[in-house]
Amino acid sequence: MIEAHGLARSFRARGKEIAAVRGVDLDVAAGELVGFLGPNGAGKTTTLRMLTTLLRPTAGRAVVAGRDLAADPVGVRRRIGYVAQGGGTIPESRVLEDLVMQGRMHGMGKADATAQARVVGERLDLGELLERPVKSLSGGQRRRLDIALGLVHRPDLVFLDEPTSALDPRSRANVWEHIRALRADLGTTVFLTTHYLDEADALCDRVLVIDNGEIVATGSPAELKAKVSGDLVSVGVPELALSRTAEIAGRIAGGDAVSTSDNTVEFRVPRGDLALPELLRALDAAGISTTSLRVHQPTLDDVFLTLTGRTIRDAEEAEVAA
Ligand SMILES: Nc1ncnc2c1ncn2[C@@H]1O[C@H](COP(=O)(O)OP(=O)(O)OP(=O)(O)O)[C@@H](O)[C@H]1O
Repeated sequence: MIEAHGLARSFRARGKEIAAVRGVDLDVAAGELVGFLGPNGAGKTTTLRMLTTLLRPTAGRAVVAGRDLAADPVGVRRRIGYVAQGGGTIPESRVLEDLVMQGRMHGMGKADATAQARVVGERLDLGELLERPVKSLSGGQRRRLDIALGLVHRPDLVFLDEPTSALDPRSRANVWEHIRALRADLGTTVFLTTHYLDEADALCDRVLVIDNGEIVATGSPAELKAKVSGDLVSVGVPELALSRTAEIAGRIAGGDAVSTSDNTVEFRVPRGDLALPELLRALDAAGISTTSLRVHQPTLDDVFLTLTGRTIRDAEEAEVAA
């Protein structure tokens, strides 16, 4: 459904060349739900805008929904849905009106556009809201309308740019349900961007991790997490005992990557459940009492950390500071 090779885009801003996307290869099969995960500024939106014909690549080529991006951009546009960040609805119009207009813009006849607007409205739980002005919708309802707008013309492939950004947890879970149903019921291929680790984890069959304009890892969430070996143990101790605890952690069988911060020592072990008794015995023998103890299995953030040396949050803070 998507096949891209060496897709790249740079911008000139304030006399400087910014390489936003540096040679991305993509291969998305029909019916897949794929997430493009990376911190703010990683190049997700720029890639999406290239794949949806809104931005010309500086280099590379792609076939999207069976059409060549460069040779037949109109063909691509006809076959895809694109739900941009922030959405494209007109606040003054009504929900149904907006959906019908979207269908008409894709060349659908009035009767077909109206019927299809009702179908996608129902599908996205907007059935009761079809006559409501768009501006009266809640954040979650608005995002569902955005997604519905991307579906009116029955695309086989839909691009969602940060579909749940700025939503509360309940609305996010609800939008996830709808995205899952899209794929399960209609077989729609979904390619979404996110900087939420839990979203990529919970929703996507496959995740492409992007950093600094390059794909640094690809796989199912489970495959990616399996690349980070071992569990992470965090043990809270009084400040005076930090260095002694770090020393003990380094002596635990298989203990590795010991770090200390804010009254906490963290380290990796092959199996957290097996390491804990040994750790507690050693701390007890040294007369150190723990204030907290936690074992966690690798998350996608650990994957990002292993691959890039920083967490997604750190990467985003660095982007804001730049
Ligand atoms: N029109 C533009 N002119 C100059 N620089 C741009 C332009 N669009 C994007 N960039 C830069 O390219 C890089 C990638 O931006 P992009 O929006 O693709 O990232 P992103 O991963 O989608 O981030 P976000 O999650 O914040 O949307 C950033 O450094 C951004 O500042």
